[in-house]
Amino acid sequence: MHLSDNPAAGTATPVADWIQRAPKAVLHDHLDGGLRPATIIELARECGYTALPTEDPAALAVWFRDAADSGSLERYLETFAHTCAVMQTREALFRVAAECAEDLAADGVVYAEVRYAPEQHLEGGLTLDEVVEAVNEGFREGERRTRGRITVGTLLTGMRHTTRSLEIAELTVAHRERGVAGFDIAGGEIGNPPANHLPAFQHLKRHNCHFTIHAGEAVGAESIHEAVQVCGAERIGHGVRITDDIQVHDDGTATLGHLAAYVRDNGIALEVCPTSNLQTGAAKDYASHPIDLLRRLGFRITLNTDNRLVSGTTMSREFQHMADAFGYGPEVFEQFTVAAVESAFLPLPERRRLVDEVIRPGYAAL
Ligand SMILES: O=c1[nH]cnc2c1ncn2[C@@H]1O[C@H](CO)[C@@H](O)[C@H]1O
Ligand SMILES: [Zn+2]
Repeated sequence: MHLSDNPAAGTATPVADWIQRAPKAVLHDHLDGGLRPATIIELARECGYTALPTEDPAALAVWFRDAADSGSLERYLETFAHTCAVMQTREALFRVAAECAEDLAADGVVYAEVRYAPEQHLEGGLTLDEVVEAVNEGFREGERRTRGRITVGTLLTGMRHTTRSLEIAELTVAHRERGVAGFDIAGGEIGNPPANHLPAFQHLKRHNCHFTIHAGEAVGAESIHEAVQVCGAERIGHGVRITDDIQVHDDGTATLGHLAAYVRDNGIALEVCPTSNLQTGAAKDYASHPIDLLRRLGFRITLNTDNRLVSGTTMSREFQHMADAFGYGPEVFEQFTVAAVESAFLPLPERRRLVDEVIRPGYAAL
């Protein structure tokens, strides 16, 4: 399926005014999957990167979405070679982070956790610490430019096919008071189970640090089981294949297996990213996306972008796709947004303040 052939997808999506205005929180957004196309082109010129498929910003945006629209997570991830290639200096990382905060704020996002893999930004000679500092300074600049309309924390991602996750977990602990909210594991799921990174998770637990794990995207329930029960993930990136452990009956009722029941009953948040799931083959189309079944069964659902450039999306567009597919109105999006803030890797008083002073009044005013 090509999303770009579908007028309801990608950059052409018309977004309702109330959706645009609604306050939003995003927990799953990759820094290196959300660059402005024009910025990639400018940065490529500055650093002498000549492998971009086009130098026209609009065409580049379409290229990313189409190239990622393959039905395979591995092919989806190949497109990140172009974005990471131009994110190798302090200035580039600062700029991309500042623009990320501006773009999210312009979309009505009031709280964001943005993730990236520091180990993928060392080719220009930066150290891991310098990468984290440059990104954090960029986000502080973006918050200033948007006059505090958005608060951004970062998640440091370990790549599941490499062996640096313990180092990245240590980096997370070292920078936790300075802009880093937690840790994540990402990359190709098949053949790279989360338990390969147990030393990283043990380090984080020893230091009472938050983490989430991408699981149940390309691999089924066993990956989610390992992420939750063996590794101790507090949230799950995607997690949509939890449906493997749910039996839906003809009369619409459902029976949950022990894993699905555990995830639901413990309020483990699923960071659901519908458009990305369509591209990687984790779901067939919006109308049959498991988000609605999971919501009705009482799972803690959050709605996310995954990669705004690569998936040709924004938070508003994800809201719109769900409104179109399932008829969701403001009350459902308020529920998703409150769930996201309540699952944020933030101190409880800050979560409460965001819910009571920003999210609830924002929805009440729609
Ligand atoms: O949905 C996803 N599943 C797994 N890995 C992902 C996804 N989106 C992005 N990345 C990977 O995470 C890295 C750090 O941001 C990206 O470079 C990409 O390889
Ligand atoms: Zn992701």
